[in-house]
Amino acid sequence: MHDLTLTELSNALQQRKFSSVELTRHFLERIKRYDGQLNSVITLTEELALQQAQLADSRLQQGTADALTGIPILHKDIFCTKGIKTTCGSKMLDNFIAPYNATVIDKFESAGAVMLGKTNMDEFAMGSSNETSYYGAVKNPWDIQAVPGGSSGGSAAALAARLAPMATGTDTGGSIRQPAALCNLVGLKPTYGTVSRYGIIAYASSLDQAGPMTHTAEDAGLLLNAMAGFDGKDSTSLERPPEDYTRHLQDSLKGLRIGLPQQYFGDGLNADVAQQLETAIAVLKQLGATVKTVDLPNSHLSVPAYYIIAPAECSSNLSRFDGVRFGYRCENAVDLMDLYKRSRGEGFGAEVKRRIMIGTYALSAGYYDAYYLKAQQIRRLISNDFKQAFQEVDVLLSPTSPTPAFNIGEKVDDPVTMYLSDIYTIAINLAGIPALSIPAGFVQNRPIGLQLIGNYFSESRLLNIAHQYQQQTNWHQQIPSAFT
Ligand SMILES: NC(=O)C[C@H](N)C(=O)O
Repeated sequence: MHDLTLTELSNALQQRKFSSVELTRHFLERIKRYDGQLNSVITLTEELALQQAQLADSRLQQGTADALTGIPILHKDIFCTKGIKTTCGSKMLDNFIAPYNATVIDKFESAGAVMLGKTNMDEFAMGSSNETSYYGAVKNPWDIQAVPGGSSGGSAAALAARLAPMATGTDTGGSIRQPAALCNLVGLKPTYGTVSRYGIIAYASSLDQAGPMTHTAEDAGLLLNAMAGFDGKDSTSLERPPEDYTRHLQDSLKGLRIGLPQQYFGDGLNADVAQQLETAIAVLKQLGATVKTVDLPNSHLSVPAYYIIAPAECSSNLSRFDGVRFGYRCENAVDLMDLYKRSRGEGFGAEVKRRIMIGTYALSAGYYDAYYLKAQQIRRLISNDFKQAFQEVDVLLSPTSPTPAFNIGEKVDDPVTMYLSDIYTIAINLAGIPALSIPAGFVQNRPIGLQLIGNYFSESRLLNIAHQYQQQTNWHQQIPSAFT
């Protein structure tokens, strides 16, 4: 059951080949059997899952089932889940039971999906390796010496090991796409504002966006159908008519104009990754696409601009964790200042503290113009680069990450090197445009990803290209040998 696509699972459920309860038990058992090695799940919601599966089975019997009804899902532990621990990978929220559901959680519930549990992640989504979690590092099922990527590393590892057939992630600077690339998955970051941020613990609000993590582009389209849509409870949610993101999957790629940003293929890109991408580009050419080099002249500024804007926004967002209202509170505080200082000092991990300090500094009087304002101006230049490129080509193609998964511990003492893991993903968040990563082969037995970047609202076109590519390749069907 665990090697089927969502459409295959849905058909099997409709045809009563197995029930949702049986399917749910199968994945719960896999989690129990394998997650000791991976550490991908923080909270298992077994009882709730079986209740939801029973409900789904009655919907299937009554003929009121949707595409995802009865199919199990794992959610990144950044989504608030009513009555269920929601930690965001932090000691600060280790005791936090969310009093309400994120809109995304509600949407999956009404679609009839079955929640298996909540996945491990970098603390407050800050990281590219899932090593900053209070709950310990997540291991990559392709090689347990390797990181799964981050910050949605738990969702990625669980999905790659077939502990669930679908999962959610969030992406502020690459957190869906980079772990998808490192774990051989499809990961899609939609256009900013497509998926409601209501009930998603905020990191950098002008960049955060939730999206699907799956094995195939078709599956990602089905998930996005369930996740997307206007929500009055999120002021940045876009009011647009609903669309079926799978509607263009079968379209031909004849005449598709692909741009290769020259800055994304230069120094710093692992030579074997570059070579593997050449093979992928050849496949797309065979399907009728034409390829040309394009220029994104401000690319080198994206990491520095991001590491001002994201910490600035996080320093503001994370000021709500004060030991007073919810979350971790230090013991025996002598006065209010002591309560604030020690609750925050003891509740946050090192990477979160680093970013709060950078952000607070960048926003402080006298430095605002030099850092934050400047970074916002650069953000506009980066966005203009994409605008210009999309006048020449339909989509851009690049590596998702400069290297395959690195080893656990390899970069923890060097934050700047760690930040460079997202060098090809960050500019997309700064511009607010959509991008996805798809499996594109292996380098030294570790998976690599290919990133497709589109203009605003081009998700269905990106999924079309990814789907056509997946008809010609079988990278996405590989299962790591220890988890077959
Ligand atoms: N949250 C993300 O999208 C990951 C990025 N590496 C960050 O640490 O900010």
